Amino acid sequence: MAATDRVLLHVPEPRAAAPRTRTFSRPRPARARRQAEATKRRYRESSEAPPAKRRSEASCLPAKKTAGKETQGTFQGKAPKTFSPKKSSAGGSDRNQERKPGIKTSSLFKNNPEIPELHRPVVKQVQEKVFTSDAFHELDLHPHLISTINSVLKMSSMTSVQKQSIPVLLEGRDALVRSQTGSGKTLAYCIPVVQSLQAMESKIQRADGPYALILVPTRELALQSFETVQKLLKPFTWIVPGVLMGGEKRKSEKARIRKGINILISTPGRLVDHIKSTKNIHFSRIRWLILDEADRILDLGFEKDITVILNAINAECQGRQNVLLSATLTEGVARLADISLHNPVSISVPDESHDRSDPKSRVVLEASAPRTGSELDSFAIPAGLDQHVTVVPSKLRLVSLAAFILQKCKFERDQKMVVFFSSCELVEFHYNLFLQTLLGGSGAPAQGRLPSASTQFGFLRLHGDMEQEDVAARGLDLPQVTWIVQYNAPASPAEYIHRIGRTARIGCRGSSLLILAPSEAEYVNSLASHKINISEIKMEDILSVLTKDDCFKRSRRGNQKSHAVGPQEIRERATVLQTVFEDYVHSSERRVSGAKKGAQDTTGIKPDGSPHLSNSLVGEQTVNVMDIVTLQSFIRAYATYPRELKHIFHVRLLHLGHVAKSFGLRDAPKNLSALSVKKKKANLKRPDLQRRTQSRHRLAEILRSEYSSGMETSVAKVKKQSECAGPGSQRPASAVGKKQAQKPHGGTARLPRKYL
Ligand SMILES: Nc1ncnc2c1ncn2[C@@H]1O[C@H](COP(=O)(O)OP(=O)(O)OP(=O)(O)O)[C@@H](O)[C@H]1O
Repeated sequence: MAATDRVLLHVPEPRAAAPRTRTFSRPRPARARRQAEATKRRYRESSEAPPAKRRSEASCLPAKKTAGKETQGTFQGKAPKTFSPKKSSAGGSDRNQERKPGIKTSSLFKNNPEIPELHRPVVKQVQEKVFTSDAFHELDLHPHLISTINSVLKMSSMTSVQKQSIPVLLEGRDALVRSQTGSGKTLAYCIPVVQSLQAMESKIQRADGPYALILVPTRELALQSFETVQKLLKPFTWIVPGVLMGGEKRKSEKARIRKGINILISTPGRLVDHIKSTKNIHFSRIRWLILDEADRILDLGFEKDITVILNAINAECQGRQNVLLSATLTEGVARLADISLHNPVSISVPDESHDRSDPKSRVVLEASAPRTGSELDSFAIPAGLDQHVTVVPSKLRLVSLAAFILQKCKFERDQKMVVFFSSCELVEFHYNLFLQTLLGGSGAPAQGRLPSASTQFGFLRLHGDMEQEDVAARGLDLPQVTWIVQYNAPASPAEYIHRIGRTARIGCRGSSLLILAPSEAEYVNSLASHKINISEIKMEDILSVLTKDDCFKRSRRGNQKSHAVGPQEIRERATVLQTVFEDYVHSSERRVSGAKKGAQDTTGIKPDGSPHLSNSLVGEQTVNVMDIVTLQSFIRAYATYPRELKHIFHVRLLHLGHVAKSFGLRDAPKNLSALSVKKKKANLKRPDLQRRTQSRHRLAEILRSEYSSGMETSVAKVKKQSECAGPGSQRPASAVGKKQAQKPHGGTARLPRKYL
């Protein structure tokens, strides 16, 4: 990311292991039912109710009609009796609004469930010291390797995990390495691998095939590790690194395997693909097997693939060194360690918070022993990471997120933020919405846009539907990110740790914010049970930033002046911001021709599988069908929380009308259930996401390393090889590595310049 303030909107990894629920028809778990009933009771007790029509919605909580009591526990000030939200500015072309000129943003601050007090137990977090004062040159490494680390990687002192791991691995032991995110685990294994392979008596030949196999969960991590290995191998040009990660045609990958790769970095799925179909892949010379980010490998559902790979390697070779690295030590990781490691040394950076006085506690090297439940469940969090949570009613989520982004990126300096959402559609929706409303988009001012929209900061987006562009995420080392926002809660504590681990890396400071709905507040206790400490930021403190900019001031007719102060003023301004969002979502400029056809369309999907970018009935409004698809994707993702979290995250606890509001919809869509879930097949790709040539160059870069290492150095040859990749090179690895976010290219995250 650039030096200017930036917000990266990002979709996390799929919840591969999460069981899917049968959304609305599934009987409620007892606990979910109890909570739903409690919520119902709250509605009954607070003399408030959603509009009558909402009561008939199949998927939302029924609520009884009561009279004007302001949300409790939110704003302490007296509620304004007659706040009439800003009149919609939706233009004359809006059919419905022509008919009904007085469309208003219904109150954001009424009918909300109470925000519960967070009774979070204060827990002592596990904390690790990142750096040591020991230098790499103190290790018994080849002098050229040391000078490469110093001059190419520009690193001199070791991190704790490197100091503990490198000597153990150089001794030839298997190891289980657990250390917090961003602590330098990649080098902890890459250095010993390179040191041992360059020192082999009979010099490695390219045609020998793999001596080291490094398995990583994602393409982007594969690329990152590849880049690190490639740099370390600079003085040892006879050793050839290579990466398999999908995105490239299998045929061209096969060709590269046939040529010979000595250090092979791969995602598990792709390697299994080759084991099953490529005759030329042999493991007889394997000396090293590395399983990096083992927790993520399991989270992403690769356990079976790992078994296939282990069986294939075991069939050909026995005497090798195995290393398993993970930021979190879960039961799954312990199980994987059991089947992949032989008599391993267990390395973990000690908990600084426990006993600072005992120098022995600085090093934890132990023979593998059964671990206690609490050991397995507690995770180390970087010491410089401040974690926060805010509880926000569904209706206020969108304005709260926007206010938080504005607070950090518009009114504070040097902030870089990553916002995690639960689906690609959500990323696209918020990216477009914020780009057009908060930044003003392009072209002349229009409705649904803030009068003084800011251009002081920018948005990038990253998600899996972005072909040829990076699917950042797990494992990504985005430099100097200061804030991580989780707009949708993660499905596991390990996922939580990996998300917040994109900040406060390698000893830096950083902060995180988790946004929860009132019904999700118990999640804080769930995190606390894993020794994750989190402090509360009140929603009103987030929204209060809106008083800093008069563009959020409610405009009044004539000379009428606003006397609103304090909480009331904040409410008014939040309503103005929500109106801007709703105007944008409902605006005529987002419509495409064929509106009538779209309005009658019940599937939203064209025969070719792409969605109708047309309108659909939502209450009495007409909106782009994609917004409903987005809402639907949110609900689909919500239904995939694992069973153990269902009592907190259950679709039956969602109030659809309120959730719709957080998508800028004025009402819950009537035809939501009719919109087919076939959306999965929908081709959401847009021309600006299809930069195929970039990936061709990316492949050329990989080939350049692989083919120029020792044996083939001519550029012409590199080009030729690149061409040989043929059509495959047009659909190659879409992921790029850590550097990707360092360089902004317009509003979209793209491949780094060096790959172009
Ligand atoms: N000894 C060192 N000195 C300075 N920087 C280092 C050192 N070791 C690693 N780094 C840098 O720290 C960052 C994080 O390293 P790395 O990605 O290996 O962490 P990690 O522990 O694997 O994190 P995660 O578990 O989140 O993937 C990288 O930018 C890396 O270049």
